[in-house]
Amino acid sequence: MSVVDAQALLRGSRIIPVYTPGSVDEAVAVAQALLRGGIDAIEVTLRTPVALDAIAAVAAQVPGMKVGAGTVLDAAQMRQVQRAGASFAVSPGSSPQLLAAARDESMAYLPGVATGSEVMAAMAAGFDLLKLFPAQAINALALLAAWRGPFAQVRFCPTGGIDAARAAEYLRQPNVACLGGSWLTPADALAQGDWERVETLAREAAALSIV
Ligand SMILES: O=C(O)C(=O)C[C@H](O)[C@H](O)COP(=O)(O)O
Repeated sequence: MSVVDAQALLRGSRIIPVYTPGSVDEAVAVAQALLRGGIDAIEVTLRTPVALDAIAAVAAQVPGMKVGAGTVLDAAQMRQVQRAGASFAVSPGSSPQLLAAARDESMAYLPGVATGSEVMAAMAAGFDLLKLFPAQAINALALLAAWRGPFAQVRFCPTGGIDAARAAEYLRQPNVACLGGSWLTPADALAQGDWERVETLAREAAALSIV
């Protein structure tokens, strides 16, 4: 069992939509729309009862989409998402148990960090692609600049309060590998089944990341 290289898995996937699934069918339609728009990774949060089934359905039915699990809060959930077919897992924070579970399950994992000590705990466990959360609330652009020196080998995936208008500046930071955000799957578009809107938002986001 070993640490899986999340940077390699997500290379080229610079924007990762954070999506909370309303149903399995909705999740498949959202993943297909994102892929049509040029976005090939998605973080499906474990915030609704259908989430594990949604992850399994996207993994099985949407080839080309890298499906990750978000809001992974404990080791039991790490095992569940691995069995559901997620190819990566993301947490809003981290714990020694989660870091060990990701290693035990050979799951590509982005632990959440907001402080230097948390970065160091993740690095010591062998992880080098870290979710920087909640980005806007912790002044993540300033943190990213300050951490470039001491944590030169670490790459970050800032998430939290980022939208289309803010994404480009984050993507320009040399230690930002990717970023996450829920703006590509707005609640009203999901309620209306407006997959074209999701596709358009994805296309606009994909264009931002080609810089
Ligand atoms: O559920 C998790 O694992 C989280 O860490 C939280 C999500 O990443 C944010 O809720 C997305 O942030 P927004 O783009 O501001 O909506």
